[in-house]
Amino acid sequence: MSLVEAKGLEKHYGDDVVLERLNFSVEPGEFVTVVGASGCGKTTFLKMMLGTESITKGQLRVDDKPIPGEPGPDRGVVFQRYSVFPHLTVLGNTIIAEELSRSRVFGKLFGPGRRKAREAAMERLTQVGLQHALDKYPHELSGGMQQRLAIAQALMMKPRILLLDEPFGALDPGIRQDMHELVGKLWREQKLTIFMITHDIEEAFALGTRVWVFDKWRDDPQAPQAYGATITYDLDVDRNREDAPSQAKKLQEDMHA
Ligand SMILES: Nc1ncnc2c1ncn2[C@@H]1O[C@H](COP(=O)(O)OP(=O)(O)OP(=O)(O)O)[C@@H](O)[C@H]1O
Repeated sequence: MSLVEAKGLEKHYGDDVVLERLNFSVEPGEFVTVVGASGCGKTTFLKMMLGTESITKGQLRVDDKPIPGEPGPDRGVVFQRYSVFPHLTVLGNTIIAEELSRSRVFGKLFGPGRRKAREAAMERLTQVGLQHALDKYPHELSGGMQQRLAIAQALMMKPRILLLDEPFGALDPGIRQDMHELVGKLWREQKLTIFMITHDIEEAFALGTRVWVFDKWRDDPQAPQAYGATITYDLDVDRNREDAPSQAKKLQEDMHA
């Protein structure tokens, strides 16, 4: 059975059709990268996966059940700009991710619960390479370290699905390479299913086992809002890994044609 499935999925904002005719099945362990022009609906799609954006039409199912209309522990998310608490340390920020979701009433864990959360946080921070920065505050971290922290937070609840919205967009190329290695390692070790938006087609092919292009498949110049984007390319990179660079180049040319 597929892990995530969409049938005739659409998103409208009022009369503005942003996404239409989204049909796909994603199996556990796939790494889907999403590219497409600015404003074509990539983040909107990710938010529907997260449960913070409603579905206008069609179906979006996880494990053959409608996706819950709110974020849950099965889906972690990392955005381009890090979203951590500035007044908490690296360790505090990671523990609170667990506290907030496990202790909704008090927002705080006590005794053994807190000890367990601390151990889990240490494990996650070690996995993302932040074990030496536990007492630092976010403003003392580099951009790459901030994204490592955001990834550690997202992984605290052991999600099966990780949603990444241009997580490396603001980082220098050298740091991006380190982050690629980190995400690749976490994906393999934790057997995650990942959906990642990127503006960088080479990054999409380097990381993804499957590359999606979002684009409008029809357009009415008189009514530009009447039609939305859909998946116009669905490329399997896994079986053709050695072809990835040439596939990336070809797609880049097609998209700019
Ligand atoms: N809450 C909202 N209300 C109305 N329109 C919205 C809302 N959120 C997004 N939109 C519109 O939906 C369209 C798609 O936005 P979205 O952010 O999903 O695009 P994107 O492909 O992620 O863009 P980018 O690559 O620039 O981040 C845009 O036209 C945007 O203005």
